[in-house]
Amino acid sequence: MASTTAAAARHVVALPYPGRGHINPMLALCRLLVAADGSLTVTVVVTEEWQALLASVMLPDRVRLATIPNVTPSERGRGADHAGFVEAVRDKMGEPVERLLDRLELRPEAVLADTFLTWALAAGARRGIPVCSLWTQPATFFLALYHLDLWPPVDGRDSQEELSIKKSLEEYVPVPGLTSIRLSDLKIIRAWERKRPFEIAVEMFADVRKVQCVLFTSFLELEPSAINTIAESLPCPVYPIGPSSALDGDDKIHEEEHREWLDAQPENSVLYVSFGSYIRMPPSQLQEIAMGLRDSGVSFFWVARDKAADVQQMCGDRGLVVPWCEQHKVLCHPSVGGFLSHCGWNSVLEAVYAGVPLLAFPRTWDQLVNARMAADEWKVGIDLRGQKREDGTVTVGRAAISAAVGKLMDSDSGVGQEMRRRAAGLREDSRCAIHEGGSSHRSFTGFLQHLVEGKLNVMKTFQ
Ligand SMILES: O=c1ccn([C@@H]2O[C@H](COP(=O)(O)OP(=O)(O)O[C@H]3O[C@H](CO)[C@@H](O)[C@H](O)[C@H]3O)[C@@H](O)[C@H]2O)c(=O)[nH]1
Repeated sequence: MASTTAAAARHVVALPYPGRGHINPMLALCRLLVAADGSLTVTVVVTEEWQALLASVMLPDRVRLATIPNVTPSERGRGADHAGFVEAVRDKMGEPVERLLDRLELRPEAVLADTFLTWALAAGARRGIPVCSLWTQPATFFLALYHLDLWPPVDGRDSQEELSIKKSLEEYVPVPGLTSIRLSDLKIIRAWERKRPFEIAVEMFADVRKVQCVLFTSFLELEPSAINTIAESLPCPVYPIGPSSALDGDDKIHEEEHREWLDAQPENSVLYVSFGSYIRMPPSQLQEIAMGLRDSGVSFFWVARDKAADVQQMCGDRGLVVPWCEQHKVLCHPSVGGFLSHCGWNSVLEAVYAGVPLLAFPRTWDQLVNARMAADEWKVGIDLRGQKREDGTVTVGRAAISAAVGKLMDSDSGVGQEMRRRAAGLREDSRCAIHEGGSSHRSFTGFLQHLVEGKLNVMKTFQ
């Protein structure tokens, strides 16, 4: 993005939610900001644990980490008690962050806060600092949550009601601007009603009406209907600036073992497998996936985190199983032709940027919506959810997995060819969006102007 130089030293504080899927896009935004504005320094506030986890990440000089104590449960094992983690972020992070804000030498002119940090708006307002929000999930899911009031009930109790609910679950969600989302995609969230994550979502969307602007990691061409509807509905500007994890000119995979293994595979022949940074697959499901991959005969590159040794043992030597990799670079390697994914939004955007079709295995929250869009709207994937029994909890069996892998990776079949053609189209759209003159580039420039010209104000309700 274009570089502008302003006279005075300027400072912004970034507050990412403490999870990989949120920190990565916040760091990407910080990189963009300092590259575009030579006078700007960004302080990114993370826990001490996250400072250590980010030790190997290269950051520009003017993006600096500042720490608060480890007030949330450890990132290792976060998936074991997600609700407890969400609650700790809600209740324990605000105070140490506020103390840190008071200690900063250079007063920040704005705070960029993850939308999930419900205490950030009041923290900024108490100090007269404007707050901008970063939403790291799809605009479509944002729009669905913004209109929680329009969702019909879907968790009935008596059998008569359940019958009509089952029938209606495949109906579209009645929120203007949503195109392909069915009630079944949001059922899991409805089921959390009166539970903490749902209450926090309600709080979050009350606050989002009061921030200075909302940045999205999506791009206009990917979700035009949702983004345009949000822009018309919110009282503040909306800036879709993604995809933001572009490779910064360095697309070399640094881990030698990974690079050499991928280099030795034929073009489009490898299925990349990853279920994100913390979600746990039940052992029985892992076993079925491993057997399904083995039976498919397709080569795979599987990121299995702390289960890497077990998984490697389960599925033999047809694939490479590793604890972690440089995902966005691996996806862009020519030998990768498909992605078996839980459909976290960063993974979906990285697949879109790489032009790789998805085998969607959504587990929770926005992932069901993301899988729906990939399979039904953009038609760049197969949704494995269709293989589950109706209660949604039953393990997807090896035969279904093997058949879906075969279908996705068969580039000679009509289905495989069409998905690849569409994925290539989205790849082009995503690259055009971030190049000079593209929709995300223009949007980012607009945000920067908003920042540089000091157009940010603190909400009157908090003054
Ligand atoms: O070996 C790996 C595996 C993952 N990643 C990166 O880790 C991030 C993972 O993010 P995502 O795909 O979004 O998955 P989660 O970590 O599960 O993300 C959480 O946060 C997302 C953004 O808010 C939500 O969309 C998800 O539902 C939620 O689970 C991506 O940037 C990946 O490139 C790596 O770099 N190396």
